[in-house]
Amino acid sequence: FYCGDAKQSYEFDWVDVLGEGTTLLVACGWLGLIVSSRPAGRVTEWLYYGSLLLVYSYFLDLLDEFIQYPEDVRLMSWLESLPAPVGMLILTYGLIGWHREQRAINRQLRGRELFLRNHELIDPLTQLYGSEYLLAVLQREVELHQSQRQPLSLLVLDIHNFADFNRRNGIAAGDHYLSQLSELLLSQLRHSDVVCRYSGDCFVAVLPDTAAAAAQIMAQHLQQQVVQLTDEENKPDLTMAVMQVSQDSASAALQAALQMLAASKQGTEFRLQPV
Ligand SMILES: Nc1nc2c(ncn2[C@@H]2O[C@H](COP(=O)(O)OP(=O)(O)OP(=O)(O)O)[C@@H](O)[C@H]2O)c(=O)[nH]1
Repeated sequence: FYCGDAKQSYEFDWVDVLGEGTTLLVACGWLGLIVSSRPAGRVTEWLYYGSLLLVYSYFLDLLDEFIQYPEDVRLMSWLESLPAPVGMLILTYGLIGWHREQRAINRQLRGRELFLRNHELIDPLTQLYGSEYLLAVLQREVELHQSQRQPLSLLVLDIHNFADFNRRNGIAAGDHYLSQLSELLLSQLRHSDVVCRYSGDCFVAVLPDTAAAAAQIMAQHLQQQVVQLTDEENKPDLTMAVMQVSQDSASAALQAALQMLAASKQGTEFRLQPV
């Protein structure tokens, strides 16, 4: 602004303004995505400073569409052209770091996945994984959630007086209800969620990238679906509890969620109305 003079509007090249303005906006978008999605660390810093230099360079590029600089001010053309290649180099270095980071995470996930697949952990009635798998998956998610700073929630669901339901309607009806409920959970939750049958009439869903408020909405949605599940006169009541994980181990998180469920049953904590 100090070195140059404002151009007259007839001197504006609107095609250049559009092209350079779009480039600037996209570079700002990259910067925003990096800041909002990456955990703090060296790789993030390389990505951040690389993009920042690009934003700076594209901003100056756009500015000279509106301001005329004197031909003899070399500094302006350096300031305009140098940061872009330097930013690209820094960004590339950051991307290589990101690539290495992702490969290390993938290797770790593949190893765990193999371990999990090698164990026969599926419950034959509901076709859901059981408590052993739940703990292994939850531990993996807790570690990921800590390293990537993404929210992680648990949804716990328990059938009230299921023993009574079995007594009134028979074990076969109880089995049928359990498998219907499992199907409903599988169909209503997202692909990234993992639903497990924790014990006889207690189910736990691990909800990655989900904060407590979103998990609560999912629970309420499930609650509405569950109502239509059985034609039996005496439908079983369900209690659900949701919790955003802040613990650093799977067993501590699960224990806290089960305590919350117990409190929900007694009506002393957050409770979704039983169906
Ligand atoms: N039909 C059927 N019933 C099961 C199965 N697994 C567990 N149950 C029954 O689920 C009931 C669980 O009993 P509890 O843990 O006391 O639970 P509850 O009767 O729902 O009592 P609260 O949870 O305290 O309300 C028992 O009666 C078990 O027989 C199953 O695979 N099929």
